[in-house]
Amino acid sequence: MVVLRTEGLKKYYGDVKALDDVSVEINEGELLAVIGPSGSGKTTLLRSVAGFVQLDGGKIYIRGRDVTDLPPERRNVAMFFQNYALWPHMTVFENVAYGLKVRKLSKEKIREKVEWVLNFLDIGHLANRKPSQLSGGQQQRVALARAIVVEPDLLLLDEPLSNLDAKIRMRIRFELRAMLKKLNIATLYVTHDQEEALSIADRIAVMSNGKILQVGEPREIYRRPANLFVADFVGVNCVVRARPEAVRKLGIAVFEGAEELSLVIRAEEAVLSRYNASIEKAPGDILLNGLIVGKLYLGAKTRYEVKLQELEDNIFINSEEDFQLNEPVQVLVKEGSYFLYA
Ligand SMILES: Nc1ncnc2c1ncn2[C@@H]1O[C@H](COP(=O)(O)OP(=O)(O)OP(=O)(O)O)[C@@H](O)[C@H]1O
Repeated sequence: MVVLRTEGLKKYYGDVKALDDVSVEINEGELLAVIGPSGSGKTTLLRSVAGFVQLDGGKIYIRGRDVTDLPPERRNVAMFFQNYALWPHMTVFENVAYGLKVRKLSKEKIREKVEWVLNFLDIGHLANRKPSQLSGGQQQRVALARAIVVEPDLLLLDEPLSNLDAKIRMRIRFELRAMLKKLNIATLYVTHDQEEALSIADRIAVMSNGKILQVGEPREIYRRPANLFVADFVGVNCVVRARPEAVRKLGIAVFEGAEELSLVIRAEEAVLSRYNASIEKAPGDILLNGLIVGKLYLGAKTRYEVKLQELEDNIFINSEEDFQLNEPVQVLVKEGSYFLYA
């Protein structure tokens, strides 16, 4: 069952096309992450679905119902913001109950629903605390409880983990995914963090300049990027300009007619070794020769800048091994870890 379908959404701010013909679908229980650089239109898409944006074109359907012209409160979607905006003077219970009170449910019904959702999210014991007495992760759960207690058709999350520190962010990523899966709720998840999207989403939509450039499962987005932008945006990469003759010499087939090509190398997967090391190169792999021209100590690894013999730009690769400046090296890039675009 398709929960959300947008058809050709358009939103212009003067010359800026914040949404340029955006069509996406989210199925029952599915988590779709929208990623893209700052200003690509992610928040505008989310706010449009919520009903806060006056569109210049397109349609929005929720469970088959055309909601394009309906106000936010009649769409049955719940939104969960960057800063959870819990009411500081209310207890956890009151924060979560608020949306049900507005809907004029009976006292008993409200108690029943709030207790269920708090227990479901393992925060029943915090019901009488104020937000200031909670950790960041607990506050996040309360905000999530508040969003889902009204049983929305669709959950909209805008950078929900952005104000947590890196360590707990990683742990909460897993928890959040587990909770959303348990709830089996269709979710639109906006983040600028591609690694977060890869780890949390069922499918990812990559946006740039108001357009969706590719939609696919995380593995597909990472392994079969549809174009140069997606290849470069996802993962840790080096983009190297190269003339077709140079690329042919590496053993890669090149389409006719191209003058200059861009080779995207997944730097996180490339392997650096000494120039005389014997390397097993499978068909489809590329082996580059280079010289270490820069070195940055990062603790467990060192980041090396390598000037390549075969290609025009330098590349940056991390390695656990110790190489010296001006040392000749080889770089092995496995098939599937590089992409070529005209
Ligand atoms: N109210 C507005 N008035 C004018 N321009 C706007 C408005 N809201 C958004 N824009 C523009 O629309 C484009 C898309 O903005 P949007 O906030 O959707 O991007 P984003 O991908 O969510 O970015 P970020 O990751 O920085 O939040 C940007 O160029 C932005 O400057």
